[in-house]
Amino acid sequence: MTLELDGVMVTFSSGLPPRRHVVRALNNVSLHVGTGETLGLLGESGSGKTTAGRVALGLQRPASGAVRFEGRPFPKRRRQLAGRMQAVLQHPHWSLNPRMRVGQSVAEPAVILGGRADGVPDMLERVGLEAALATRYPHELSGGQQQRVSIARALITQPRFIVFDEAVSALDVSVQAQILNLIKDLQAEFGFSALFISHDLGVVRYVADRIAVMRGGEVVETADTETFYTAPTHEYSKKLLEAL
Ligand SMILES: Nc1ncnc2c1ncn2[C@@H]1O[C@H](COP(=O)(O)OP(=O)(O)OP(=O)(O)O)[C@@H](O)[C@H]1O
Repeated sequence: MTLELDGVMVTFSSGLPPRRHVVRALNNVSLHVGTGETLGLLGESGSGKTTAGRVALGLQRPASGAVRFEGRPFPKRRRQLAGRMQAVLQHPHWSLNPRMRVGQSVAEPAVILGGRADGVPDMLERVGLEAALATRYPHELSGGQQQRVSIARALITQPRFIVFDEAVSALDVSVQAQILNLIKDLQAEFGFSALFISHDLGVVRYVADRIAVMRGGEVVETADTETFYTAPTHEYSKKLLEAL
């Protein structure tokens, strides 16, 4: 088992006095991601998907509940996990420094960990880019190419777990399909486990082995992908699928 959330609660206080109120972003959320598996996390905007992803990465501490990575609670210093977990976000410019050449951006996570940059040309080719692009800047690349660079940057430390948070949502449909295929190929090659967050039912169906559906901070249904799309049990899941 790569990652487990067990009865996780997260609350935020929001707004200014006197309208200050507590938002329960996650309410008793339990999820698991098996080794080499992709769990698709579905739900509408505000349902708590990103918060669940941040908890899974150790970036958000739950108010209560347990989180285990490879069977153990997070170490006190999250740095000890550095490189073993990575994230690919919706907009490549959230992770790529516009003033850094592509090669440097890909190398950076490995270099920070005391590693070397010599794997960069190979990694660029594995994500379907010419190694010569290493000397370019992000703005010289298309959106799809930029997202390939973000994926190379995530993979350079050979993580065991990757959170993809709306990683193809900003791309054209034809480019989406290419990036989804790339993610599947890379997963077969590198064997990482993945949490694939998306509001898009079609996209999740394509990459996920299992599905979890969130609504209002709770997981309302988990099922194998095939079962979910052919015979969902929860009323809310049925409504989502009808809308599709
Ligand atoms: N840092 C924060 N401070 C206050 N409220 C927050 C914070 N982060 C999230 N929330 C609230 O928690 C709830 C869940 O948000 P979250 O971003 O996890 O949902 P989501 O499903 O990822 O939605 P989206 O797809 O729009 O990002 C929302 O009501 C949101 O407003």
